[in-house]
Amino acid sequence: MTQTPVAHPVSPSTSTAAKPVTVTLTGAGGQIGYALLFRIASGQLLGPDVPIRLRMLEIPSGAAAAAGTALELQDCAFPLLHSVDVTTDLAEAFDGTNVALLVGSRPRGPGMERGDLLQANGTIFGPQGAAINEGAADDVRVVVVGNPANTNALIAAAHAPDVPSDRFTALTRLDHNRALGLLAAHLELPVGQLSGVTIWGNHSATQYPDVFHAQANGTPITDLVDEAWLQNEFIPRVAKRGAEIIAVRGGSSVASAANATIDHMRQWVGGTGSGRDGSDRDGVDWTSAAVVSDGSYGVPAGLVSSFPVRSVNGCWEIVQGLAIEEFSRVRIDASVAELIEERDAVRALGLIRD
Ligand SMILES: NC(=O)C1=CN([C@@H]2O[C@H](COP(=O)(O)OP(=O)(O)OC[C@H]3O[C@@H](n4cnc5c(N)ncnc54)[C@H](O)[C@@H]3O)[C@@H](O)[C@H]2O)C=CC1
Ligand SMILES: O=C([O-])CC(=O)C(=O)O
Repeated sequence: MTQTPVAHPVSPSTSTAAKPVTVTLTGAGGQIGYALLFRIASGQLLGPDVPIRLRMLEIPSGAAAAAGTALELQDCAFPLLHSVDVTTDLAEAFDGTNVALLVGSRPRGPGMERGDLLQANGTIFGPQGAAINEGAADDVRVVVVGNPANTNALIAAAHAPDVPSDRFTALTRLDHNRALGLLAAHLELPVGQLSGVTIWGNHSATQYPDVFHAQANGTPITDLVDEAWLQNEFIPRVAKRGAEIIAVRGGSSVASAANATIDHMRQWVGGTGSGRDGSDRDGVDWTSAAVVSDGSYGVPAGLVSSFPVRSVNGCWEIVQGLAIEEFSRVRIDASVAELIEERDAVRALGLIRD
């Protein structure tokens, strides 16, 4: 792999003396990368007092786009942006990384399922996991966005034996936000009045958006919607929203994916009380993230599956004790069965060992 370091010391003296946090973004020359970078550099990821050292990893064909974006970042004169490096070298990209956003990979097109990307994208995440294992900071936190995100996170974690597995996650926050948005529109209520929604399982069409513990201003959602709407409209629409966006927009979700990535990492670092709207809605609620299962809710340990989670002291904790009725059980099990199939497929491809 060729190395193309492009260092841009953007702001020689930042507005604060705090130590910079190193954020590595893969796929930095791509669409989601472009939607993420300016938000990261402006402080929306880690807050208004945290200087950022940005590392942008690309493959050679994407390096020029990333380098151009680095010039634009310089032109924004963000006070928090300590430095920007564009590289195609894995070791350089992950050296000292505190926050790793693994976006770089091929998106699906019309007619494809995310699982169709397993072979094409799976090979990316083993070497990246190994580079994180080798060089990242002790407090590294990783979110995989590139699809199929759950199984790519499994592959990355499997190549990082010295990094605690709970530092590897995959993004299902976009599905969570979609569920909130669609529910709010159906109930004609502001999103801020909803709580207790969960995405279970895989970031795929088998995912299960669960509203059986959800409330609108304290009223159970199940009192406000009928089962036919849930079964025939809400659940499939959330689960297939990615395909809907591809069909309508002509390409996969970009800004909403970047937004969800920011939500996921900001709350992982800062706690689920740090709601986007400044309220503590998320502190009395939970969100969804795909984390390495500890066996909770019958999901086999080791799979990277979406759960209801809260971030407490910088760690995702799976919300325990929720009653799971038969309607939910069969749907969770179906999505988990797909995760098992994907795990077995990447084992067969030699991307992880038994
Ligand atoms: N988990 C989620 O909720 C979502 C996931 N996605 C996924 O995010 C991924 C990226 O999507 P876009 O930014 O729209 O795609 P894009 O094609 O615009 O950008 C991808 C970038 O990744 C780069 N890349 C490819 N292999 C790489 C590697 N080994 N190392 C570093 N960079 C590499 C490419 O050169 C390209 O610049 C896709 O897999 C897509 O399916 C998209 C939306 C939501
Ligand atoms: O659907 C896709 O391929 C992109 C994606 O993951 C999403 O929008 O949820």
